[in-house]
Amino acid sequence: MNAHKGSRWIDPAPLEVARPRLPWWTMLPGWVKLVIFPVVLAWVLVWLVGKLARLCWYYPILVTMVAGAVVLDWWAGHYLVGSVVSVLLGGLLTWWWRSVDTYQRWMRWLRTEVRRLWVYAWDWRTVMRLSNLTGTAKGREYRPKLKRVRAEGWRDKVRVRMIKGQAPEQWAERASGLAHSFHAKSCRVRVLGPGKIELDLIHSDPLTKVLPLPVMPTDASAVDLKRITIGRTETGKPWRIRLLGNQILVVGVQGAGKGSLLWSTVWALAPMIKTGTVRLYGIDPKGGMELGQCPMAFHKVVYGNGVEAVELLEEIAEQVRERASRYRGIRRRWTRDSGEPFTLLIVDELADVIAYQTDKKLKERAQAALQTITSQGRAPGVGTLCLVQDPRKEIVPFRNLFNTRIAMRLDEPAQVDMVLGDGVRERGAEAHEISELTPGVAWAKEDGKREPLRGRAFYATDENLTELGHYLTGGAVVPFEGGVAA
Ligand SMILES: Nc1ncnc2c1ncn2[C@@H]1O[C@H](COP(=O)(O)OP(=O)(O)OP(=O)(O)O)[C@@H](O)[C@H]1O
Repeated sequence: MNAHKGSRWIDPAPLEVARPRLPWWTMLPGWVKLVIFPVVLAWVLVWLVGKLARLCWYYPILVTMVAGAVVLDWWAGHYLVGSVVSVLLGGLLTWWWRSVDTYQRWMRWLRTEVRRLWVYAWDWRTVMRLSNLTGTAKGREYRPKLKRVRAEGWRDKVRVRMIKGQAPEQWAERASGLAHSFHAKSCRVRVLGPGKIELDLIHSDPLTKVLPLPVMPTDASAVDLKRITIGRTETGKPWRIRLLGNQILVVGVQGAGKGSLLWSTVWALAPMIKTGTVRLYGIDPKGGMELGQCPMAFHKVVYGNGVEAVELLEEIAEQVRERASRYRGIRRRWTRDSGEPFTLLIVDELADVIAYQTDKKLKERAQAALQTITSQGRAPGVGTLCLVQDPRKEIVPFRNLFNTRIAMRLDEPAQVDMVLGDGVRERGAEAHEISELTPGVAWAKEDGKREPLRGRAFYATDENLTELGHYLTGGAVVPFEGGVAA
């Protein structure tokens, strides 16, 4: 501006330096700082104690080991600590090498802590950000909190507190990405309560081994129709289904193992069948290929989908109506002391009876009868176990009348949704991913229960069915009225 004429110099541009921005509290007068200092110090101490308590809560074994090593180091020097650690590691390695099972059982807690630290806590922030599971509000980042982890060998159960405004469905959508990020084969999302979910990060399938049938029960009074054991769940517990007041639909492609589920049920009921407390009715449109293996278990069985099959369905539907009218005002539902047997209808290939039947009239009669049984059979003590390969609406138009639906191996995800209902597959019930090498494995969903269950039915061999036949005919309490070929 005031450059002299002819001068070689020009005015420099005004120096633009960003003014350093100091934290607001530095501007406070000295006496205020002095007053709040102890408060801040106390707060920092409480925070540190909180962090330490959290550390001890999630890693009690690791914290004890590190503390022990530090004390030992201070007391006896580095060499002794080094030797103790080496001996411990060597011992653990040998134990693992000699007996993986006992090692895994006993070292579960240590494994849990190590996995929580190295696999989950280590990468948690990055994975949450990259999976878009964090949120920002008023410039602050909100992140889901990693809570308790439990390593069970085949899966890690990881509890999470979601951020506000988040839904479990958002996690279910990202399940595959989470599985890859945490080096797992698959990931399922389970809701524990408001804002709390649990991720199941699966590493291997615990249901690969064939499960032989247990020793046949012989005490009829010990059989509980509300809890019939038909196999094992993936957590190692008995897989139980409810027959009393329930209608069950089992869907699976050819070779999915529907037969093993059927015979596991009959096996568990054997003592009640023998004493006549349970009466089985069967329809096997495949000419007796399935139910014909042990016909003596059935009070009545029809091999075909013709008029005899329809008449049998109508007979049971009539039984439902007759019992219902008799119970009216006397009893609310069937119990053991009601003086008549619990009726279980088993239909091996349901589609043949209610869909592929070429005679339109027969088809309609079969559908009507089955609808009566499934919709009204609950209270009068009439249950159904229907098996089918194709779950489409055209085949089973009244799927919703079955309270328990079991999806064995299926071809497509859409079929899983048809069987188990919307949203169940997203929660992990991927029946279309069941391996061909594990027949008998299934996902089951009961009405009223949010979480589906994965289990494997016992495998019934020919010898088992022969034994079942001998047992049932041995006392000859239940007369077999024969297979009626349609
Ligand atoms: N629970 C099981 N454990 C081990 N193997 C099984 C089990 N269930 C079935 N299998 C094997 O899988 C094969 C097919 O089983 P199964 O005949 O029961 O299937 P399915 O679903 O009834 O087929 P389809 O619809 O053709 O009758 C059997 O021959 C058997 O060897």
